[in-house]
Amino acid sequence: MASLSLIDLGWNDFFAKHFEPYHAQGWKPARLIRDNKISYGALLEDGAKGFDEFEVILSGKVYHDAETDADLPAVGDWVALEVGGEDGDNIIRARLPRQTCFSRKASGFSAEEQVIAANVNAVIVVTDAGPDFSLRRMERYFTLIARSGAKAVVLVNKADLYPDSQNQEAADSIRALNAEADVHVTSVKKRKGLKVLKDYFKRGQSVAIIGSSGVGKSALVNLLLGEDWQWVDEVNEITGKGRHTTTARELLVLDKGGIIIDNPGIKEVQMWTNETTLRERFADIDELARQCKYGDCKHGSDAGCAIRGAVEAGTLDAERYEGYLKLEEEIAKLRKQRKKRQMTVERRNKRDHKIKARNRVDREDIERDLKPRA
Ligand SMILES: Nc1nc2c(ncn2[C@@H]2O[C@H](COP(=O)(O)OP(=O)(O)OP(=O)(O)O)[C@@H](O)[C@H]2O)c(=O)[nH]1
Ligand SMILES: [Zn+2]
Repeated sequence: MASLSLIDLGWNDFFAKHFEPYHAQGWKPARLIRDNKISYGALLEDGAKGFDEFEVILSGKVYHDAETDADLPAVGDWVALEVGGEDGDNIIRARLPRQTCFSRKASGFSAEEQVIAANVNAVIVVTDAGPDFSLRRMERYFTLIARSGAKAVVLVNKADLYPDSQNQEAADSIRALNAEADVHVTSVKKRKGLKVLKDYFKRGQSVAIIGSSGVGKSALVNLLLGEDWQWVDEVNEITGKGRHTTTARELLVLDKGGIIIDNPGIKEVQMWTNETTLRERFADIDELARQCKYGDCKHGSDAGCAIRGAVEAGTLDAERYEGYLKLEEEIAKLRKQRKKRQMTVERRNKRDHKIKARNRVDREDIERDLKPRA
């Protein structure tokens, strides 16, 4: 990594300008590449070695100044770091303003925003012209991306499986949804149509890749990373400034330029979008349900069911009615999947944390109030 510079990592005039006041303090710019809840992984300059990953912690001030969770540093953020501060810790003294912010509103009743990744330049949605194709779901993705400020890019992938006309038609209807989006027909498998990716994976440009399971995201990432990719299994080497982490990075700098952001939050987007899209498809029937005679109507043989009434009157399609009855079941299934993923993530975080907490006192302090002793 010796050849990396701040610019390769996404640094630009905007961040430089906002960093100026911190420069005088002797603090260093660093980019967060992993969120371990209690600590973060950050890339920062490491003397002769160029850039390397270090464990960093939040200062009490940054923690307390955050009015909402969304204000807290997230993967992709640039921060001002005090290197080797108190007890030798690397301490985040400030988070620089964000140029873009890819986030979602947390599920449930909370309107709280959950930041998935900061300073993402482009979000690539991978889909296909076959079973994955859904304009409604695409609309959801577009809403998220538009709010983030990142460029929306869609790959209609697996083009090798469908007739050209079908791929083009899918691409055109996606373009019709969003004139701002770049829509490309690709085949990762046959390496077709991928040259366009050069426009997004430029030096210092951060890209997130989202989309349903099985559309080819991993295949694409593997292709971009190339065969001789070496970052992921580094040794657990102890240096004077902090410890290296051993798990996969969530922010990957490509040899050819460009940065892939791939973290658990990004996988969550897909689940969340699926659920929302599913619900949305039946919004009209939800509306009807309010007119059912009984509040706990199961919309089966219940008396005074407005939904069944509509089916009988011919104003509601019987198939959609059945789909609606299965909706809750399907959502429960989605939630179960999500929960499983969440548990994997939590387990990983716990393990990371165990490895990395410097000693028991630190760990107890941090766990008690999520606030480092700085
Ligand atoms: N025919 C065809 N198959 C493809 C193409 N791209 C990917 N695949 C295949 O589709 C399957 C799923 O691809 P993945 O890359 O694992 O899908 P993913 O989006 O990462 O899925 P998750 O990890 O579950 O989110 C694999 O067998 C790929 O080889 C393509 O362009 N054409
Ligand atoms: Zn009913």
